Amino acid sequence: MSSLLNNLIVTDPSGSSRKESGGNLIHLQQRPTEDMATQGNRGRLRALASGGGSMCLEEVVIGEEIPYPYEVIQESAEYLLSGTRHRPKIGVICGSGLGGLADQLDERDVFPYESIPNFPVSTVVGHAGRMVIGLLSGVPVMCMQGRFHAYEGYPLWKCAMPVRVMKLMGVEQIIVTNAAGGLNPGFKVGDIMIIKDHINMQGFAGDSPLRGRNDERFGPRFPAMNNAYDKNLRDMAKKIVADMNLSDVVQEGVYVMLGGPTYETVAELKLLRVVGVDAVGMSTVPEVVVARHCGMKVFAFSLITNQCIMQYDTDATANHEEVIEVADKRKKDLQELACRLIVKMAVVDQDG
Ligand SMILES: O=P(O)(O)O[C@H]1O[C@H](CO)[C@@H](O)[C@H]1O
Ligand code: HPA
Repeated sequence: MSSLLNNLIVTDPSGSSRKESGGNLIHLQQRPTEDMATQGNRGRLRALASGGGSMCLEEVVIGEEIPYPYEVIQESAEYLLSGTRHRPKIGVICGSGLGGLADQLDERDVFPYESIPNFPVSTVVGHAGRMVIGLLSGVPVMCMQGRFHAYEGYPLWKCAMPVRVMKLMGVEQIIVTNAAGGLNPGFKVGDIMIIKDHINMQGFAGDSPLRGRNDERFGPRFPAMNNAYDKNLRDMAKKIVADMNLSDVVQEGVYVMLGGPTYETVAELKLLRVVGVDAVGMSTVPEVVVARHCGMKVFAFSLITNQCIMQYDTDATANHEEVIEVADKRKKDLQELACRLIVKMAVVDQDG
């Protein structure tokens, strides 16, 4: 096989071809086109290899789906803007079982994901799969009632593409919510963890929603992530939970996203605890990375829906039914927290 790869033509996501090693450039079978991205096709990057001058040809798939270019994101944004009179500057992504906030919006316009050009669709229980745009206590907000996860088969850039759509619609601040397993032994089921930092496991492994050619219209090639979770918004939220008498169930901590869909083994959880993880989930990080890349302020929280199981001698198991059930029990408090925070965010935004 390696001799077959002597002459390799590679097409990168910018559409340019290059010769990977010595030999004759023979024939480029397929270039990824904008059309392919627009249609959401698997934009396979292909290469042809020939072995030592013979005409033995081999097709090698070397890439993944190509991230949507700016114009495709713009098309989704324009579609939504043309379907609503609201002009939200605040976006919300609702985690598993936490979509009820969207139902609280007044004068709302509802867009099933299937109806939005270029949008993925939700496939997970507890994620309705609708964009809801309306007023929350008079503040224009757009709410994702359901998100996209890597384990559904979406590349990370696609999990996070709605954040770019929000950006092009004028959103400047985002609230990201999720259900997560509590790894910190001090956490109880039903606690709310304000996220102060994350560990980007996929990033460690070389994947990122920002992988591929960078478009400066979205943000810089190398965005900083040390202050991803806005300190002022976290302080604001802490005051709100104190006013709501919820301080004893509110924590602050570090979230990690794993690829899922398996819940973690005991050994994996022990490892994560050693490196300082407080809550474990399968989402959020790609959305936050993309939001920070395009300059949005981020506030995020996890609802601790289950305790991570760290013992070998138990029959208990993590399960999604429990996740949804706990989310349902806590939804009123979470909606009120989000609502109060949104009102304050809007005031701060107005005051500059
Ligand atoms: O992160 P959200 O979407 O809230 O959902 C969490 O709950 C599901 C597992 O029960 C996973 O999708 C995990 O990421
Ligand atoms: N692990 C990973 N993701 C989760 C969990 C968990 O325990 N609970 C909810 N989402």
